[in-house]
Amino acid sequence: MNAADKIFIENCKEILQNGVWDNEYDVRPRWEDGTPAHTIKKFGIVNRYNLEESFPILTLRKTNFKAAVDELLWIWQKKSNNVNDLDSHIWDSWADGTGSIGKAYGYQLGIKHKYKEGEFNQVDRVIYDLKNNPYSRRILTNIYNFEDLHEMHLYPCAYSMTFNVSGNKLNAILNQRSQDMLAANNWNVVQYSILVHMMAQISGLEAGELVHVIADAHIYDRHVPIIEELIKNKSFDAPKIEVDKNITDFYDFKVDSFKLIDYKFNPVKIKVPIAV
Ligand SMILES: Nc1nc(=O)c2c([nH]1)NC[C@@H]1CN(c3ccc(C(=O)N[C@@H](CCC(=O)O)C(=O)O)cc3)CN21
Ligand SMILES: O=c1ccn([C@H]2C[C@H](O)[C@@H](COP(=O)(O)O)O2)c(=O)[nH]1
Repeated sequence: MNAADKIFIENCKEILQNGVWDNEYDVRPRWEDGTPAHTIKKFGIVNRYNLEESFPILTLRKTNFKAAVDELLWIWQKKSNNVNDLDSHIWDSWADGTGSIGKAYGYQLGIKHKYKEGEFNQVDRVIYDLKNNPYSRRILTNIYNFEDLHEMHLYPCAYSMTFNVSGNKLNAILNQRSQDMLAANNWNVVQYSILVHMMAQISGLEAGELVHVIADAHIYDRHVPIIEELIKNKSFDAPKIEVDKNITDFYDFKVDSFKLIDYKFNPVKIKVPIAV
């Protein structure tokens, strides 16, 4: 079985078998009909994806690769916080009348900070260090900015990336405080794997390992029956990822710069309700 499916199935089984329900608590998220969206969770999951071996996209069901990459570029490249700059509608429920999601995600990555070498936003500082100072142990981003939390329509979930170079390999840790396993686990893994491939290519490095640290890994009550069926599905071999090798500037990558070769998946049509 391919590595991504295996990890996903193991995580879900662990949550369903040994997890803890929050039914006794007055939780924040709601279903569309106003019912509280309760979860069963496991605290503290660490998954390792070897990007040299395979591209970690689920085959148990299709992950919308293009929409996931589009959202990643929206945050990391456009540094936008406006849903009008996004091709999909996944953020519409958190946007105000102007399309803004508040001072979250892309907005935080775009803020400039002072350094000895001048002013950089968080993304450009990572790029600068990978090129000029690759053995630094200080190459990281963090968008969990307490000062601005009250102006974010949703607090950042995947909030920090630590980049680290070993030999000619670029490894990374994605820190995530909260994970909706069905809607966004593989979505987030695919996005940050692509980010490692992007950063590696523009720095003359090879993509190594993505370590995904999840604090609260949960399955929403209405997702439990969907997950129970999903993890019984057949798994296919992982596809290959092809990145346009001509790109040397981080800001030149487009959604179409990445191609999945031989992406096979179960053609199940699942309607995933999203808790808001
Ligand atoms: N409860 C919740 N779960 C999330 O995953 C989530 C939030 N809220 N709030 C902010 C963002 C928005 N994200 C989302 C929202 C919707 C989908 C979604 O509709 N997924 C569909 C496929 C979408 C597509 O094909 O384009 C799915 O089947 O998983 C995914 C991620 C991730 N985040
Ligand atoms: O990239 C993302 C963004 C959001 N999520 C999920 C995780 C939670 O289910 C909700 C956020 O609710 P909180 O109460 O603020 O934790 O969104 C995700 O998995 N990945």
